[in-house]
Amino acid sequence: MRVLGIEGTAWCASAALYDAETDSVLIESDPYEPDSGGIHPREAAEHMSEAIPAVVDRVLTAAEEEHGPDAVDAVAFSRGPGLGPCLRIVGTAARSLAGTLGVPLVGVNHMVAHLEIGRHRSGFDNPVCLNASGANAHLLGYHDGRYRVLGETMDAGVGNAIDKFTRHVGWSHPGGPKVEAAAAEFAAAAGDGEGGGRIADAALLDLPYVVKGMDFSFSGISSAANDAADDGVPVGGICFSLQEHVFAMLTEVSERALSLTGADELVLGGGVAQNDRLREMLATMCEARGADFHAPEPRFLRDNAGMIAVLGAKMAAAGDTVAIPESAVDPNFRPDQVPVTWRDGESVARGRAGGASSGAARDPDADRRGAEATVTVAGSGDDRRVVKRRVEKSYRHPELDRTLRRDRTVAEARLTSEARRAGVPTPLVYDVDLSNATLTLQYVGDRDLATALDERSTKAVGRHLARLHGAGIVHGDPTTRNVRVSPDGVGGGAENGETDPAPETYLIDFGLGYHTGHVEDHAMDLHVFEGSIRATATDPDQLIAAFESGYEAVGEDDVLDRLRDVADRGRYR
Ligand SMILES: C[C@@H](O)[C@H](NC(=O)OP(=O)(O)OC[C@H]1O[C@@H](n2cnc3c(N)ncnc32)[C@H](O)[C@@H]1O)C(=O)O
Ligand SMILES: Nc1ncnc2c1ncn2[C@@H]1O[C@H](COP(=O)(O)OP(=O)(O)OP(=O)(O)O)[C@@H](O)[C@H]1O
Ligand SMILES: [Fe+2]
Repeated sequence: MRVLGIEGTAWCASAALYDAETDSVLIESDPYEPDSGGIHPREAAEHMSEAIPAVVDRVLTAAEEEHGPDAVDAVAFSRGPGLGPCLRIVGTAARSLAGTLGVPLVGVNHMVAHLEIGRHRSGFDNPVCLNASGANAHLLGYHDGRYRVLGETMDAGVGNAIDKFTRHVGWSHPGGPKVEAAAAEFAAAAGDGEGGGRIADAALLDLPYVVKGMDFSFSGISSAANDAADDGVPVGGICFSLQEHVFAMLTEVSERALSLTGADELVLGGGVAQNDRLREMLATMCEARGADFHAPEPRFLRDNAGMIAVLGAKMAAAGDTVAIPESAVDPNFRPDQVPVTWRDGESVARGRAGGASSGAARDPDADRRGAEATVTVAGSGDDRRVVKRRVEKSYRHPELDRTLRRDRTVAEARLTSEARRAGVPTPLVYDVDLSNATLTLQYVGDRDLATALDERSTKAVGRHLARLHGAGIVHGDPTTRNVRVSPDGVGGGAENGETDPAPETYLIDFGLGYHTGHVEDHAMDLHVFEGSIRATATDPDQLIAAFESGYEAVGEDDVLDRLRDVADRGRYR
């Protein structure tokens, strides 16, 4: 099968021919380069209307020269997300070409294409995917017929966050490659100057580092970088620190996603993935965990029609084509809206895909390794305790590493105890060793909630979070792995008139917690918990309903109202 793909969601007018038999991809692209500022939607659309017919013509001519008049078996196009005016031009071109050639039309989700090209090129079975592109940043994992959003930016896409800074200092679009060059030059000048400096020797500015579970935010760091430039801090140093922080955030959430899903493969996609430092950090992180990492070659990372044609061919082979009247574009097309038709019948991750099944048969006292820490169990009976050490992460700058490990150890010790005083079941804190970023905690529960999801436990978590929020604390990372349960217990849950013995349910791992009375922060906690259920449970709705009813019984209604806003906020623009 040969598929002609068309891409034009924002800046890159591109056409490609994918030949499934030889696995070869011909790509012809024509980028839009704004004279000043960022991408102007109207100018971008004007560019598309001129450039799309030209690139399509080049690819079609080459295809027909080689394969004759029946060279193309299907036409695939980017249906969204992207800029509406650009998408409409691409849609019209694709429909008319499919009509002229008399071949089926395939509507491709651009973000899923960024992911699938990595899976295709790596040959990985069931990877977690980090999409690091201009307008987006998210982690996707396949579960049960859909790509689930495991984590995502709460505001700007990663490329846009970087470009915002370069616009501020007057550099032309796109800013990402210029920041990369300036950061590399800054690092090379550090140290003893012989043979170039090392990352560790280059001075790091203190910039906001915001991760919440597997979600993250860039708005604070963009503004802080702009302020630093206004204050006269040399731009090279800002570029270096901007990269070190932003990419460490992406690497950390990727590691958390690997840990939560039990996957051992990571693929990277999107324009920002062309950055060597980002790829280096992800490769280092994966190597340390024994996971495989793959980033496709640059022509498949930045926006391109090759990835559209490759996914288009898989969809067409699965019969997943679209009738012309139903082929409208969708500027807010989310990756989790796409029914994944082309992976039917594949072996799904041999029991690894769902956190719900991973580790069920694990020796409860074996050493564990979370995303951040190693946990060793010591003692026996009521005296059982865990020693939790936040280990060095060699992918990040040593100064950032030290700060994060220390601050989180302090926060965890403090908030675990404060939560307990507020009536939330948590482990007792026996010892804090800041110089080794190590805590000694009471051993609680029999297993992680992730391995034993049930409604009574999620309801108890709802009550616990409501009580925690009532005390002005957010957990920051309330996933099903950070809840411990004793399924046969009789305490903890029998509250509010309920007489049923309910599982004992404890919250652990408060390292990302902090004090706040803001409804938004409280709602974010609920969003993170629900996300971790959706990422791993086959049938999440009942579990989530029970969780919300638990929260409602104890907490404030406005937090649940805000949760709807948080969940509905379309971030794919
Ligand atoms: C919806 C779609 O239109 C959008 N496309 C998009 O954002 O183009 P993409 O090619 O994936 O990414 C462009 C971004 O990638 C950044 N970029 C390119 N090279 C870079 C580098 N070496 N280092 C850092 N960023 C880089 C650019 O600064 C720009 O922000 C998307 O995928 O979000
Ligand atoms: N107090 C405790 N009692 C019993 N088990 C615990 C306790 N603390 C941690 N564990 C076990 O160790 C695992 C990892 O601990 P924790 O979540 O605190 O570390 P982490 O590295 O921050 O993990 P992640 O970032 O993946 O959430 C937990 O999922 C749990 O199984
Ligand atoms: Fe893209």
